[in-house]
Amino acid sequence: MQKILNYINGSYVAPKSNEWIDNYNPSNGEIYGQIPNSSAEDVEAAYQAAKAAFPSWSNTTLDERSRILSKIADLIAENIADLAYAESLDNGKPLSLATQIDIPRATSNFKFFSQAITQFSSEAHESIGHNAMNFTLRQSIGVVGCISPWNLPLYLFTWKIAPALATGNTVVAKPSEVTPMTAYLLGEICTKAGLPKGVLNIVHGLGHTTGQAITEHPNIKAISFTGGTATGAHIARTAAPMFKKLSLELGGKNPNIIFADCDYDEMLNVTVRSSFANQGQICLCGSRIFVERSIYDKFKTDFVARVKALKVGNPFDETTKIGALVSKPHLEKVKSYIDIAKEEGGTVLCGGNEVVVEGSENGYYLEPTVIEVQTDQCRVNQEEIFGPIVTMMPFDSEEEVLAMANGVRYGLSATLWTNNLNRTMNMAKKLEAGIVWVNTWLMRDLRTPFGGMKNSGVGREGGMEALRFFTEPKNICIKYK
Ligand SMILES: NC(=O)C1=CN([C@@H]2O[C@H](COP(=O)(O)OP(=O)(O)OC[C@H]3O[C@@H](n4cnc5c(N)ncnc54)[C@H](O)[C@@H]3O)[C@@H](O)[C@H]2O)C=CC1
Ligand SMILES: O=C(O)/C=C/C=C(\O)C(=O)O
Repeated sequence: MQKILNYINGSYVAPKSNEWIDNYNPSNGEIYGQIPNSSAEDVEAAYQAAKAAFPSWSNTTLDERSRILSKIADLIAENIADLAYAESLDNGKPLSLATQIDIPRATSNFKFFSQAITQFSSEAHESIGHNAMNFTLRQSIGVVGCISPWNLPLYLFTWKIAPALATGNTVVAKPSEVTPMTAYLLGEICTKAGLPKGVLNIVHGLGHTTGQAITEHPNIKAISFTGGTATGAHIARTAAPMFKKLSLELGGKNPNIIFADCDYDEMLNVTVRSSFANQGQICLCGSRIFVERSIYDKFKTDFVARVKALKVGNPFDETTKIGALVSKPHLEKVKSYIDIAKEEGGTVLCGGNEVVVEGSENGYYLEPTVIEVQTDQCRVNQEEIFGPIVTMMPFDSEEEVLAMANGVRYGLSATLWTNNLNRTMNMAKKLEAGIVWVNTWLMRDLRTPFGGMKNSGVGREGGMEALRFFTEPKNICIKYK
């Protein structure tokens, strides 16, 4: 059984307590490895390594930082087969998805920020008439913490680490304890790429112990977190009185609004994907589908037929479209919403059952499920399920659908399907979401601000927003004669 190790000061090390946590393979429910159950002592060791590495790394030239980050990107790309296999084994996602989306995006994250840092600049303000000149420095913060979730493991881990390193910070990072494997492999890649020891430290362990030790560490000055809204609120309660910088990317309950004048076939293809990609375990999935009444019945028939055709199966089978959910507790949580929906008067149009996959009988498989709801106020329409379940209901007017779309406590993303330009502009401006996709979904340009409103988070990542988050602005005002 493979034991993975913490990556501290450029070396792989066991946790000081020598305590371990079992790691499960979601595709068959078996324990296939163990990970460190790290304590505050391990986090302190990681912090000390990061602190020692900071003076040199923050003074390393942009060209050199850029070169090393670019090399990490290249090595991720060279190791795509191993990394995709590890991601799929750890998470249950189809190998095809890990190969086509997750690992290439990890490469892009490093490549993007290796280039972005060479384009980053700060402002100058001349105080005309006062003989004074202001210029703003954007200085590295110091040691920063990056905490990431299990749904897009390497994709989101690197989305935080790459800008943190590019801006000259040193990092104490914790991947999800549910999917630690690709973060573990990244350590070796960083060493090979020539990242100096201590610049990136990866500590494995549970959220309420290892994660908590990072967020409450008095000298880790900024925390970038992606995960559930309840955890985000807890982290904010810990970090706010310590006046830490916080970037919180949290949950979503995103509307997918379909008007009759859309390009129907394109909409149908993308809606299947936006509903069930990664087993519905992406915070951006369009989990609430609202369809204009004139095409509701046709959409219902076509969509349900398409969803029924999605093959649920072992992640390593290349015909699989829906793999395993990430863990047994998560499967139980997601399934509980099917009962809640029925109790609330919803109709299960397809799916709703666990799937027993031949040869992988104890895996965590669930049929993709479509639930027709009577009201947007029911729990399945209001709470983040984060699994292969979508709701659908008809609407009659722009005003009505806008009220329903905005009528949740989340505000991450929204998708709009229409060819009416005026409607597009008017609705996009009124939708309470950090990201609005029109006639597409999850089209990502890494320069754009990424994040949510309301309970979906605080702050924005991506592009220059991330570089600004990971730096401290300092204004210098010079008076001259
Ligand atoms: N990106 C997203 O929007 C995600 C949303 N979720 C939602 O959250 C629900 C709960 O899933 P979990 O696995 O429990 O996610 P989580 O939000 O608890 O875990 C995300 C990361 O935070 C860490 N963490 C947990 N407690 C912490 C603490 N007190 N201090 C510091 N770090 C901590 C975890 O170890 C993990 O690395 C899911 O059912 C889903 O609805 C989960 C993962 C990603
Ligand atoms: O940056 C992206 O493209 C996607 C981000 C997705 C999440 O943050 C998530 O699902 O948690």
